[in-house]
Amino acid sequence: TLPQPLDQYTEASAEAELKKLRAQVNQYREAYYTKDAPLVEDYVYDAAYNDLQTLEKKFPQLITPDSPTQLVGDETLPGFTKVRHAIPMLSMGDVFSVDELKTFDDRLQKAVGAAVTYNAELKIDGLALSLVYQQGKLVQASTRGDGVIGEDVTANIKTIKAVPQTLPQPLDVEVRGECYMPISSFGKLNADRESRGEAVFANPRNAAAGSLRQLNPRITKERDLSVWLYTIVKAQDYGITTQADALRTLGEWGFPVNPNGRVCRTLAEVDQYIDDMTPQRQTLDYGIDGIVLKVNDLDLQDQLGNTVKVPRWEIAYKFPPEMARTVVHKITWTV
Ligand SMILES: CC(C)(C)c1nc(N2CCN(c3ncccn3)CC2)c2cc(C(N)=O)c(N)nc2n1
Repeated sequence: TLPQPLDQYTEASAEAELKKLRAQVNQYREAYYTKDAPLVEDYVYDAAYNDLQTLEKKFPQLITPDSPTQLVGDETLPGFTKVRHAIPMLSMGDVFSVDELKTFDDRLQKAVGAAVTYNAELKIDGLALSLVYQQGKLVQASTRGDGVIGEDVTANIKTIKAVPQTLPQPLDVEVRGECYMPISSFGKLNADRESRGEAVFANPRNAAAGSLRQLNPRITKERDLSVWLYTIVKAQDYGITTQADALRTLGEWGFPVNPNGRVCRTLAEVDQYIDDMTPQRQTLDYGIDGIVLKVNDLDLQDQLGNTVKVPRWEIAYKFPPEMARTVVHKITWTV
């Protein structure tokens, strides 16, 4: 948030503030996109970016071409082959309270004219991945990128033991999931980097991104990455009718599937799921930053369709940022 109310800015003081904000946001972007080691948590970046946009909107004459608000889309790193996703990898709407989930559920119930059954899943704090198999062989792995264009990380993904190179049947199928680094491996990696005087990763998500988006697969191989799969693209073509079926089938095909999925027939059951899963953050060996609610019936998902970027049939509930843990990490590493 801006240091003073918007209407107190003069052109001069706005100019000075914009200069500071442009430099700050560009510095965050540089670290995020090139070194895969963001300097700050996403919500700090988002706040600075929003301040910049707010001030530029009030003083458009002060917008400069080097302002990060003038860039379009997410750059993908040079050096990686680009991959266009046949079906875009959508992003997710977020809510931050159970009340907002209630609103989402009410709206869906009205649209459907009946109660909606959900499949609730943990929201793994990793990076989204697409795996394409032809005749049961892994032929391409790519990152989500901006949802349409991602990076080809096939060579790197082939170094991950958890990813099946061959399926039990000669299927042509695309599956999607999340690549993550176990928290225990993240701790070891950072301790190792620190002992070699290298920069440490801020959190397991950045460590996974930095390890996967390595041009040298031998480096990826040394990092303990893993995956959880949660989507079969065009699942109905394989006789699958619900999200719960899709997760079961992914398991039968040999993919790691997170064991905490739960079908919830009512919002009360979703509430219970959130209560059951929230304490798990302290014990699970992988980062979770919320839960994902999906309409379980796949035909109903298709009927509800998607808005331009976000499906109408799913929503992510984000846990409040766990400042305590982050602070503990910082103290640990600094000491
Ligand atoms: C198939 C849909 C679209 C419903 C979907 N999309 C997901 N994501 C989209 C947004 N993503 C994203 N990533 C970066 C920038 C913007 N959006 C990251 C993945 C899901 C992520 C998880 C998870 N993390 O555990 C999950 N259990 N289910 C998901 N399901």
